[in-house]
Amino acid sequence: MAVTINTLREFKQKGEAFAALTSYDATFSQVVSEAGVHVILIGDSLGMVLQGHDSTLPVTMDQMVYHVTCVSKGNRGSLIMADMPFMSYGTIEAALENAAELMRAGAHMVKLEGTDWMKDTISALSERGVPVCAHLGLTPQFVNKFGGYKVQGRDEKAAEMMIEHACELESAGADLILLECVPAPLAARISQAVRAPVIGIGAGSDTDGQVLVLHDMLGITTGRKPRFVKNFLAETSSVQEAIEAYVKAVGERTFPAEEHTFKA
Ligand SMILES: Nc1nc(=O)c2c([nH]1)NC[C@@H]1CN(c3ccc(C(=O)N[C@@H](CCC(=O)O)C(=O)O)cc3)CN21
Ligand SMILES: CC(C)C(=O)C(=O)O
Ligand SMILES: [Mg+2]
Repeated sequence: MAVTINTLREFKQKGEAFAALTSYDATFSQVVSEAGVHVILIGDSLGMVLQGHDSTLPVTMDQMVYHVTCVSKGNRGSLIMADMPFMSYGTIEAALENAAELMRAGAHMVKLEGTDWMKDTISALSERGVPVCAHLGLTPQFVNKFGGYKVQGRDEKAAEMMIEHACELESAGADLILLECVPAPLAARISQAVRAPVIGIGAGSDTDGQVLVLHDMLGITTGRKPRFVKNFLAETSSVQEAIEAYVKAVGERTFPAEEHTFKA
């Protein structure tokens, strides 16, 4: 049975954790979906992982559409979520046009990075049939504003703001929330505050789902390895087994462990 946003809502209601992974091509997407991963993310991380850039900013809409098309061919029932690349949702008009392109290429939903300024954009997409994931916390498209890839929501004021933004974006129509690199207690509070399923990366084990970059969980991160990364291939003997081990560990909430988590 194909995974839909309803499936993810049921997971949240039951208190069961679901697994997401990035994938950028047809072969990995087939392996990932056959291993039981619920959500495949065509992340703009492909700008770093596939293209070798030092940020996600150079990624274009044409490139995202190409990778969504590839992933769509290999998919065997996972929910396909596509990142909207840097400045492709700078205006509502641009967001509608560009989201439509990603949906035509095979995406089931889109992900946007930002806070309360995205409310109207999310409403416009949602009202026209495009499910949206709102990405909060460390939003890599803001690396130049953040001055690096830094944990977000560490002080109480920033934490309160993030909770407020998550609630506002849910009210605007967001069907999922993604939290990247936030202290685990804050991610837990946000997961309880919203009805929408919350996916975490570097956000502790109390979110409704987890996501990682595929290459990272296969142990081929180049450069500095973020704290939240675990190499699942190290304990298994094939890519398939590694991905199955990841799905199992997320389901049992043994991943992420303390060592992968940012404290308050
Ligand atoms: N391979 C890969 N994996 C990712 O998870 C990823 C990408 N690429 N590219 C896009 C963004 C960039 N990401 C990053 C990159 C670095 C850190 C990092 O070094 N974090 C520090 C935290 C520093 C602090 O304490 O503030 C860490 O120790 O993990 C985190 C997320 C996540 N995304
Ligand atoms: C790290 C995840 C959440 C992402 O946005 C990406 O892969 O681009
Ligand atoms: Mg991304």
